[in-house]
Amino acid sequence: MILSVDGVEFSYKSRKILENVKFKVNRGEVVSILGPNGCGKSTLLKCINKILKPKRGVILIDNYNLNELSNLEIAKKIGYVPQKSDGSYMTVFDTILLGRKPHIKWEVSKQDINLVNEILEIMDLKDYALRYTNELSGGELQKVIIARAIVQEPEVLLLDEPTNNLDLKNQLEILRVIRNISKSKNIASIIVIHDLNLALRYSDKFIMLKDGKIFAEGGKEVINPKNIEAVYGVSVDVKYYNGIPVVIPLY
Ligand SMILES: Nc1ncnc2c1ncn2[C@@H]1O[C@H](COP(=O)(O)OP(=O)(O)OP(=O)(O)O)[C@@H](O)[C@H]1O
Repeated sequence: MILSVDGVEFSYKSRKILENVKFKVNRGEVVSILGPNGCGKSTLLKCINKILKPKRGVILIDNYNLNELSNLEIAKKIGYVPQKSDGSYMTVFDTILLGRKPHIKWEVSKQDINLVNEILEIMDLKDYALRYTNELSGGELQKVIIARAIVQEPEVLLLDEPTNNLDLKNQLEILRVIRNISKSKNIASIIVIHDLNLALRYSDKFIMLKDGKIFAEGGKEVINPKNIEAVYGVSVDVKYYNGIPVVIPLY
């Protein structure tokens, strides 16, 4: 087990957002966090990344209490792709290289450069290496930010709606890259995602949040019409196509 979230409660001022959230994630697992707008998914990722501090509960990363880790130690263990990012007057190459910062002691090593070149190749970003990130489209920038989190070589990768801004091909490719990297490097990936069909295709486990509480948790079986109706208020059918479950809204 690489991540344990136990009894987490979080409030913005007096408004309770997360209540008794509890789950565990193993190395190499891809977990989707699902639930309607405003139910607390991004807040939960921010608590796991120590951007926000829960009022109650314990979060363990690799058996270390998050509260006892320094920012540098957290940066070595956790990669985070926020919901929105801005470009800057920095090239794609340098932006991705920044992901190596927690690991760089004195100067950039050959291995750091190799890792950046490798991810540029994997994510089909080679032609963009010398472009400035403030001159990229939303989808291109999103890919760069994901690449930066991957070269960080974290043990836990937190992704907040990583397929936002991406076209169909890039949605599939990015999730495939995230899944492959999770498996080959034994990284736990936790993805907040709205598209249930993409989640079903690329995740091992699912956590459904409703009103800041875990409503259901488990394998593909939790993405069923009864749970979807209860969480999203939408009637759906779930059919199998080539062995893959597909959620079909009924109106
Ligand atoms: N900084 C903040 N101050 C006060 N309330 C906030 C703040 N950030 C978020 N909230 C509120 O907390 C609740 C949960 O927000 P959160 O962003 O975690 O939801 P979410 O499930 O990620 O939503 P979405 O799917 O729309 O991205 C929402 O009602 C939101 O309005």
